Amino acid sequence: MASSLLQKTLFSVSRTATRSQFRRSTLPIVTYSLHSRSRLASTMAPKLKDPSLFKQDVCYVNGEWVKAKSGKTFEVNDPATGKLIGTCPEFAKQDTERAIDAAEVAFESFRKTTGRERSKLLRRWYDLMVENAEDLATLITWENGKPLADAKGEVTYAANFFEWFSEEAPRIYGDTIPSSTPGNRVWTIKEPVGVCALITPWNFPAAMITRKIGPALAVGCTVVCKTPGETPYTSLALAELAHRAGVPKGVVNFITAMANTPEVGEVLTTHPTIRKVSFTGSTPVGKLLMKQCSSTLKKLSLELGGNAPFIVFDDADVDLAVEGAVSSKFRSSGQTCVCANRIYVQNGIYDEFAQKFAAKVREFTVGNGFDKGVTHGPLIHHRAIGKVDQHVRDAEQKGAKIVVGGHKLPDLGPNFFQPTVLTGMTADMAMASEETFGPVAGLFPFDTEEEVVRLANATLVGLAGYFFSKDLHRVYRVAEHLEVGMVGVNTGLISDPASPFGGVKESGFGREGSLYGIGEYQTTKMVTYGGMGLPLQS
Ligand SMILES: NC(=O)c1ccc[n+]([C@@H]2O[C@H](COP(=O)([O-])OP(=O)(O)OC[C@H]3O[C@@H](n4cnc5c(N)ncnc54)[C@H](O)[C@@H]3O)[C@@H](O)[C@H]2O)c1
Ligand SMILES: O=CCCC(=O)O
Repeated sequence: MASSLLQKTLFSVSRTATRSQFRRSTLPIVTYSLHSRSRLASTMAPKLKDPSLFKQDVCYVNGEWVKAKSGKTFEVNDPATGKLIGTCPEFAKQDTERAIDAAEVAFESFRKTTGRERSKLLRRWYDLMVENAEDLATLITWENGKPLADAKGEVTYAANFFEWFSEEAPRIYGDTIPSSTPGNRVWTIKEPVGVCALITPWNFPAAMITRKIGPALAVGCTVVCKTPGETPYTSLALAELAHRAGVPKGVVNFITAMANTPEVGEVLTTHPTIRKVSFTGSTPVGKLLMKQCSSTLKKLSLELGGNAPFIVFDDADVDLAVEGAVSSKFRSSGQTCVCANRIYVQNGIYDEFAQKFAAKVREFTVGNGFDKGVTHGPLIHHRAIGKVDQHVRDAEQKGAKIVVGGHKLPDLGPNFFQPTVLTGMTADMAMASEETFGPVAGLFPFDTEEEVVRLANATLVGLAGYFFSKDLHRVYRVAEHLEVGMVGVNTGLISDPASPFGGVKESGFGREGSLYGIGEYQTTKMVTYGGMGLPLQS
């Protein structure tokens, strides 16, 4: 899908939000400093067109639906209503080993398939995701809380990783290398690394999984995917679609755990059969997994937390910068790793930017993601609410001004927080150095380019960074000086299956998506063929 179309589907809600203020102003509204919907009929369980996509109490191992050996399960709750969605198997060590064994057996034959065969499998899986997009989106909204339009955007984004890597699968080339020794011939073979463990977070219940499985399968790896306890049902629906697509048994295995997560994680990171671990999640967990992987020296990709600077220079197009900040900061209610976390605005346009930005945020409507007109759903759980509230209180106490929002929305449910705008932010506030992962935008004033680049880089992490400027020299300079893995210039939207996604510093290493995503699942074997003699004499 062309990137502009992709971005439209990914971020449709923010755009609708800015267009439909008048229409929404006629809806029943509980008035805060912005719109919030009262509890509506959406507390009823949603219906799927194909109910067989909702898999309860089972995981997908070796092509079969299985329970945990212990029979234990854990509960999954709707973050918007707090109601029980269902239960899922609490996998433990033995269950996990069984999945690894299945992937090991499957690897022996799957590695020998052609790129074209693997391409067709991924393409069939992609087609099934597109056919079942509505149900997948329903599951995402139900267990993650994001508004349905955002969930549909995520399904498109997620499916596009399968499309992209289905196109890469038949085009995996090695190299021929001119040798330093006369008579030697040297070439490389790209081989699948082996059985991979994939561990993903709840904020993109579909896309974080397909971004890993796509390249893994494209090159001939088999996988055990440990999905997040908060959002397991989307992944289990993906497993069902893999089954229907004809993915051979054992090639993809989906396992779930909540209380046993550390136990399962330890098996996945220490088992000698696992040759690669790809993890997306927080930096502390990433560090733990890396330590555990060291015992067997696994190949690793770590996509970890961010603290994205978003810089608006005096010479920027202010309206464009406001639009970019809204979509970067408030996508998934601020719960994405590439969300703007520190918004730096140069003093010459600070007031204008703050006023226009706050006006856009006041247009949001908070509520249950299934309700019409809702632009922003709940956060994932009470811990997320606690962190957001603590960051706002900390900033307020240290002198920031709350311009929009600033408070929990208990009338909607325990996991709702008002989209919030703070001005007068300073470097001593928690938001300057910690990822908020919630719907709070703090505006930091600055004077010079040198100062803001220093501030932007004054963090241990480096995932995404954004800036707005019309000065081409500055564009090159600042893009080259930001210590991040991804830069958005004059845009707040950078995610695209065709672009390499990943960070530097404590945001991890490795790249997902794009041509570079393929290499993460391969090893390069070098072959030297000696004694070839000298070239033909004429
Ligand atoms: N860089 C990226 O691409 C990216 C993408 C999404 C989220 N994130 C980051 O993830 C964080 C939010 O997600 P989260 O709260 O779910 O993170 P988290 O690290 O708590 O959890 C992520 C996943 O790891 C699992 N996990 C937790 N402890 C584990 C252990 N000991 N062994 C094995 N697995 C374990 C969880 O069950 C979940 O599946 C944020 O910091 C965000 O920036 C990064
Ligand atoms: O949250 C992290 C991933 C978000 C994205 O892929 O744009």
